[in-house]
Amino acid sequence: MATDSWALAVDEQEAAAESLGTLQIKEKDDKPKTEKPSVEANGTTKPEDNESDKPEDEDKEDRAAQSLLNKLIRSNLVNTTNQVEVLQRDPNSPLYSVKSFEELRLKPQLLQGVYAMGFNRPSKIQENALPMMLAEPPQNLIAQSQSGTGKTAAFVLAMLSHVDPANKWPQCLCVSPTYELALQTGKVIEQMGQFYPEVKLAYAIRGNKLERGMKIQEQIVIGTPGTVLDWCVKLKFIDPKKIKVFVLDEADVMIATQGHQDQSIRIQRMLPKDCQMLLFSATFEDSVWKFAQRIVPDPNIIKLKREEETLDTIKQYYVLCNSKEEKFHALCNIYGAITIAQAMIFCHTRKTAGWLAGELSREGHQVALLSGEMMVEQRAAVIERFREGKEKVLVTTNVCARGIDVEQVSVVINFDLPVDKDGNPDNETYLHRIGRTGRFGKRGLAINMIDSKFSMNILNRIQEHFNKKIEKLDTDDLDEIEKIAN
Ligand SMILES: Nc1ncnc2c1ncn2[C@@H]1O[C@H](COP(=O)(O)OP(=O)(O)OP(=O)(O)O)[C@@H](O)[C@H]1O
Repeated sequence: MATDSWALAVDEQEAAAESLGTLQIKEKDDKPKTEKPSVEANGTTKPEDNESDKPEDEDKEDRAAQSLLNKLIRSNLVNTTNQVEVLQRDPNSPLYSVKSFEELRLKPQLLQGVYAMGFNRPSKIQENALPMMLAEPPQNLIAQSQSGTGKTAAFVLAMLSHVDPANKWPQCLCVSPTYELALQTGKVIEQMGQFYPEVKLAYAIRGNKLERGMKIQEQIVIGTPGTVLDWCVKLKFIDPKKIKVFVLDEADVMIATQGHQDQSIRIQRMLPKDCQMLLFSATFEDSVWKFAQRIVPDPNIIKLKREEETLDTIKQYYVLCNSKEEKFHALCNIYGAITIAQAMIFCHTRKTAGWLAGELSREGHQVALLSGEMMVEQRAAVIERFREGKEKVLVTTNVCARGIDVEQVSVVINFDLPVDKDGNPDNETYLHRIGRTGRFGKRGLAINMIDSKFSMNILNRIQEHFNKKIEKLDTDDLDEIEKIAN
């Protein structure tokens, strides 16, 4: 086996690397700082600069981009079989939960909006969150559940229910971490409020310039913390004392930026004491919890655990090679021996991913390439095409390891094993790439390519961590490969 120390080199590059994901989100608004590589219709990209051999783990850190990607590719509600945990501020008050939207006694225009969106009944988190948010007197809420479980729809419905359209001033304020995420939430407000045209929405986002001295008449304002703060303090477009509902969305993404955290707290401090405070987050680390408590006094708390992924139904193998060319050769042998409907192949760097996608195309495969230099919208389009089966192989770096459930993918190949920036096995990413939730409990096949002592060591540590044996596979023996497909 080769004993090259690519991992070390990769670590050094990573230490020096700027967060590519963050750069992308900014590029759209702040004018591109670099030329974009050309992306063809099928998402195949030719890497054109030496950025491409940097590891792409840092993209994983870009939670705003990941969150936006999730929203763009989501086709419907994520169902979970887990139970909602509810912690009431006043344990003596009865705990209401609803099984239908009718029970909520919504304004007819809003019920019409809900049904027009195709919602038949409340999602799990909505069953508990909606009665709390719509209660009189208003109750504060901290809610945590994974992306796609219906949080946005819930607080949008609460905001629309609480405004008085006769009053021509902002009454609900919603802050989102980025421009794009604010726009996405705005779209939901517009859709759900489509039969309630008296209620108007304003966007407090960069580039939305209003004349000094004017007052906003729209009842709902959605924006990013910096601009919302400016509109309240410097420009006085909004009178914060008249706000009845304050929503802080994507708290976990928000706190990734220190400035946002401070701005959010400053906004919150200006609101009246009886303003309803609502905070939503997909995850709930300690830091999110601390922040949430500063934003939401006397909260009710609702938590919904995410569905656990497991390796139980997955057959795992490893293949020994000496170089990336040998890994590619092994891959061709696997493709020659078994029928693979759709596969995802993970590489550590863009450069390897670009190279591999090119080689596979030359072999006649229909390949899509997904990597960090693409705009989030481009990534979403590539994933959509792959889901529709237009391409059979998706070569990717870590950027899409999370958030995409492509049920028909039966084979996952780790062309490079996932390692964190310290060169340790990234077990969590391994599980996300390969694991399946109970719902998609179909059998799957995972093949790990090993090309150095370093990667063999990583593999051993992954085996130990999950306490699951990863079998050796000889890809020069076609009979042996055929057996793994059965
Ligand atoms: N009660 C419902 N019935 C059917 N579909 C729903 C319901 N509530 C929400 N949805 C849909 O499910 C998807 C996810 O909902 P939503 O965006 O509100 O989730 P979320 O938890 O806020 O996720 P994220 O934070 O990523 O936006 C959306 O497409 C939304 O339109």
